Amino acid sequence: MTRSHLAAIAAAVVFALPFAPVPDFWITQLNYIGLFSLVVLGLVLLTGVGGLTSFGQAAFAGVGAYATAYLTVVLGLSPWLGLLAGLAITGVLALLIGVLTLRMSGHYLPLATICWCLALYYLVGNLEPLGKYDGLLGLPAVQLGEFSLQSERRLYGLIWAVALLAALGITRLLDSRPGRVMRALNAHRGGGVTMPEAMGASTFRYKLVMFVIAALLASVSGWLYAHMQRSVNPSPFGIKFGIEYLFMAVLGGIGTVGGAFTGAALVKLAEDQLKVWLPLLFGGSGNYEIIVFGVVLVLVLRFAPDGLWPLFARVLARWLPARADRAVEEGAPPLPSRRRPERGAPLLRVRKIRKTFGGLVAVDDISFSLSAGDIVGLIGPNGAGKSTTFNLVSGVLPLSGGEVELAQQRVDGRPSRDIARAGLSRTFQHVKLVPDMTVLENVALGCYGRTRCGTLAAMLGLDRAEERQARAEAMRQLKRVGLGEQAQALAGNLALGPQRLVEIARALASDPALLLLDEPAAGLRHQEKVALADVLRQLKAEGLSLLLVEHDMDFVMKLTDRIVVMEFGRWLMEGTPAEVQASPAVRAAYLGADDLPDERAAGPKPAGIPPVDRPMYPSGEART
Ligand SMILES: Nc1ncnc2c1ncn2[C@@H]1O[C@H](COP(=O)(O)OP(=O)(O)OP(=O)(O)O)[C@@H](O)[C@H]1O
Repeated sequence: MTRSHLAAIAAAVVFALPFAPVPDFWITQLNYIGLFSLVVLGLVLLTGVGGLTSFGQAAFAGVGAYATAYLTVVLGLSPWLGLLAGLAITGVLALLIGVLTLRMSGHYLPLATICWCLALYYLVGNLEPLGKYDGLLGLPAVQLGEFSLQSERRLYGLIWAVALLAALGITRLLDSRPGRVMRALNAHRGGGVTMPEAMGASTFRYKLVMFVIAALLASVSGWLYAHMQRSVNPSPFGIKFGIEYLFMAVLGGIGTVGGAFTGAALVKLAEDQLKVWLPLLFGGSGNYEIIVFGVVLVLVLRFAPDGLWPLFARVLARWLPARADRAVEEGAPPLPSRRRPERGAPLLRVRKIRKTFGGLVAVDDISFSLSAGDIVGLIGPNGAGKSTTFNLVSGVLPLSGGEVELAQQRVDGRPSRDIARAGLSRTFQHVKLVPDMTVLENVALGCYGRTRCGTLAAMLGLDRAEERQARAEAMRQLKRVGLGEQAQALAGNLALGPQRLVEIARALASDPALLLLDEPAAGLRHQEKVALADVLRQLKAEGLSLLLVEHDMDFVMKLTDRIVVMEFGRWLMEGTPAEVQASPAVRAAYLGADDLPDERAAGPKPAGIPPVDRPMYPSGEART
């Protein structure tokens, strides 16, 4: 038996249940679990995957509920029109709120979600046409043709069909081109915006998409809830429920689709039992269950921070091993490639670029150029401004001045995603992989700019042909760097050496015209450096253009055609490896003026560079 079989059996049981002689109370409970799961699925995507915490999902459920209540009760229209109106209003509202709040970081976003949840709650509670705090009564039942879903048992099928379809859509989404970007965003899991932007993705757009999807799921839940209750009032859409949804997500497992159902079921069932038992224990009535939930939340966060579903999934994995990541089909047609510039054609021209951080001039009027097929090294002592230069050229940092041309097109001032799409790909000094994605998925992120599939197509499963191409390309690049065997390993489980190679494979997967490698040999063991040098020599032989920052001079000298040397943010010299090696000025920059036998020794010693008692080009030297 496979996991798909198990899921199919579970779905069959779910849909067979209302036809079995089970008590109505069970059906009611399961309806609530399905409704809550829908909202929590949105939080799995938004908070668990994207790292964007929202306390305000209950308010979106309220929008869906009130929209249909108003249209059906006041205007006498069909509940299906109510659903469309609810989705439209929620979509527009989520877009507006998202544009205003999603650029906020840290604690500001959760605070903003609390604010708009409270604002919506008090708004509907004070609007006369929406019945103020009494709400609206007498909603009609949803009709499916002639069939009226008037009882909870009849509505059950619709609630669970929607919940399971949503779960399928989110599962597919997470395993797709847009899903990989979404999974790369979560700062709490080692992600962020810099890497996906450098792969060509608009991270703000994806944050907005996640926010809108989560809001729409909550809105559908509100619509179903309203037609199950046949009435609406503000209380189920206030901040208390907003917090409770988040509690369900955290308890169940905030990053997993299974966690949404686990959390919703546990909280709903526990709440009902606690409401019966706690008053008997303590005497009198009161919301004692809230106290218990608070304690449970603290314990879960302390002892099972990933929630309960991953614990269950681990047990399940022993019994039913997880399927291997989808097989990579060798025969998939290749992704479109970019036209390579002619060898020797101007590829990169950097003119007087400048970057200041407050009073510090980190990069001071640096100019150099690189032609197609060149391997250029950028060297200089620690703090010389090499990584900042890389970040300026690749658009990761905005320039304070100067110009950058890529393939004779001005790219300065453009975001890194545009520069990536124009043909520049890069690796990072501090490796930026998504640790809980497989190596293959990480490399497939590099194919982002060469593929087209959008969020809806991914949720509907219409991206499979393109996905096969992207995976085949990722596998091709992994084999190119000698990591084909590691394709299914989790990236976070690799040592630093292979991780750096995965970054190179990811950069190559974008089919770059120019590859920027930021300290690719840093922290590598000798054997790993040898493997890396082999890969880079092979890329050089294939005619790829490379710009390389590296501290291991032996490595740089053997590989590059030309070297640009920086010191204190300034251009010091440019020349062949032999010229650079012979330069007294470079020697001075590395060793300090005290050690310099030429005229520079007479001048003031540059502050900030301590004398280094080591050979100028220490072979095998590496920094982390
Ligand atoms: N975001 C920042 N804010 C303020 N100062 C910065 C920032 N980034 C870099 N700097 C400063 O700019 C200077 C150049 O840093 P950069 O990292 O580019 O040097 P580098 O040559 O790459 O050094 P290393 O070889 O140590 O990586 C340093 O003095 C550094 O402290």
